Amino acid sequence: MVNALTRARASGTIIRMNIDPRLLRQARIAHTALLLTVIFGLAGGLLVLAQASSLSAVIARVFIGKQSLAQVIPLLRWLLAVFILRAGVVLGGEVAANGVAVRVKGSLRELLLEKLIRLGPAYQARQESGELVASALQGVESLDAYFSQFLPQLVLAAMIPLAVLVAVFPRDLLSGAVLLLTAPLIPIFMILIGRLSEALTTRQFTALKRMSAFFLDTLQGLTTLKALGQSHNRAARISEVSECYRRATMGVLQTTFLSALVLELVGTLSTAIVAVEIGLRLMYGRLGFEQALFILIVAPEFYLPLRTLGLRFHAGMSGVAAARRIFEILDTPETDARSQSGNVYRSARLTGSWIDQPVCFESVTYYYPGREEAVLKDISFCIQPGELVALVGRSGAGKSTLAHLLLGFIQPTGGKIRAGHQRMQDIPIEDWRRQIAWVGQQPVLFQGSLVDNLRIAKDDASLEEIQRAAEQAGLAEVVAALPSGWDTRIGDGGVGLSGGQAQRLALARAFLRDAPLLILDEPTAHLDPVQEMALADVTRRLCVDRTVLVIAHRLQTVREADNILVLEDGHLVEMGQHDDLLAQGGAYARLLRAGEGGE
Ligand SMILES: Nc1ncnc2c1ncn2[C@@H]1O[C@H](COP(=O)(O)OP(=O)(O)OP(=O)(O)O)[C@@H](O)[C@H]1O
Repeated sequence: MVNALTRARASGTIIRMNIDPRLLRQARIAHTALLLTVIFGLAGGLLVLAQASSLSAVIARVFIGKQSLAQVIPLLRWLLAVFILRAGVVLGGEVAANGVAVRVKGSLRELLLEKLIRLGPAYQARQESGELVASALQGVESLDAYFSQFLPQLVLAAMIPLAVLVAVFPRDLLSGAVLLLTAPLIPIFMILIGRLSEALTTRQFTALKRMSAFFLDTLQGLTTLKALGQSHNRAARISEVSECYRRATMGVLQTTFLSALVLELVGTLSTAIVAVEIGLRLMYGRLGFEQALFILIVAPEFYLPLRTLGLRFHAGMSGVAAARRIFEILDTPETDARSQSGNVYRSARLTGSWIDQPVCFESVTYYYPGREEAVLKDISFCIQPGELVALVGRSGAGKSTLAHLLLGFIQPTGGKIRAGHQRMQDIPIEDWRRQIAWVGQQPVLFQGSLVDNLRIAKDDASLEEIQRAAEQAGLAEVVAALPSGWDTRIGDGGVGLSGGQAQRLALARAFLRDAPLLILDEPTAHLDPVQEMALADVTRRLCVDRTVLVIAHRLQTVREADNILVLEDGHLVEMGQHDDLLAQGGAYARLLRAGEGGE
């Protein structure tokens, strides 16, 4: 009874240490494969007994009963069938467990990606990209061992020893008691070593994340590092972080080997105790040969799953360490992100309606998480349908933050954004964004063909629509000059585009999207005067018949604006047209004089 309690307590501790309930909940999505893993585990336990019983029967009949080969042939056939079946069951169990691993990894990756998309650019800006990539790729991958090795072994470690005990007790009470007494030794050692390895595995995963973040940073900033002559310093830092990861990995390997040694020792000693106890009683004729042989054969099988569980415990550990970070991301409150469902208005009522109304900011305030000062303070203005509104201000005044609020990447901390009488937060975010085209300062090129890169703006666009958008943006002549035309691969691993060409691609995306509200961050760098004028022309055409909010860097754009919003330190300090604001001689005039925001 005491032992049963000890065992229960010991396994309870293991459960707390290595069986994350949220990970188990994930496994439920692959419930058929999980059920199959358990069934195969159970069948494995029964086959171990069948194998031991037929093997001991064959040996006892041949050596003690002096039976001929012909007499034991049926038993040998049965033994062969059991061998084959056992191999099949082991294979089936592994296939099923791998099925669980593949499903869970796929689902976790999807969940992570959806969550990161919902958390939006504001969250990602606060995280290290390399660390997020490491958690989403290596982190999820390290769960493979958890689901394909540790969990199935846990099932086997529960099923096989139990089946062995059930078979041994009726045959020999003393041997059953010895097995029951020695069984907890392995889990106890596992827990002791597991405590040590938990800290080491967490340290290893942290080192891996740091190394990934560092590598990604280095790759992204290679041009800057080269230009500043910092590549040698960086190489030294890379070897430092790699060394840190190596040390952490060696630490984990050391404990793995140590625990393998201890578990082997405990398993072998326990088997030896059973063997000695059986041997002595066999010698004194207190136990039958077949019975003794059966127990001797099943004794190692009794400890084997527990020993293997001890070894796979480490594989499970890395999974748990990675899962902690994955669930931390999944549990991040979506204070900034907009819910994609549960909105009070149906999409059908909204399509095309809200955008015909003025879009108004009413006393909008915004604080970035963790920052004490608001970046936008009590901002109120309206954009009338068809208006070109220019947003100007010094660097850091809050222009991009305001554009991100309008795009729904972040939510106002105070105040409201309205479209007519509807609050933005009541409009499904997908519907809201469907009416918006966004052209940023640094167009993003995705890996793929040119045509794929344009279709991002409209998945079902026909080639004619794409061609028309490209002509409007002045991209058609760039495409015509490329040997593979629209099929030219760009982005990672493909050809690059110049700053001006990439900008045209971004404008072509906006033409293709054909949304009524355009949010535009004017490019400032990398363009020669001719390119700049050509792009300004394209941009002007894009603005026709659209409502436009432009983060303006060119004086010409600001002059043409129906309304200019001047941001200073998060406050909307002035609002009006160019001539009036200039005449006022306030913040706008100072900005123009300083050559920022207007030129
Ligand atoms: N993700 C963020 N987390 C915390 N603070 C941020 C974040 N993004 C921007 N900020 C801060 O908010 C302030 C306003 O930034 P914002 O990017 O909106 O300015 P901006 O006017 O667009 O500047 P620029 O013209 O240089 O792009 C800055 O002080 C900036 O440091």
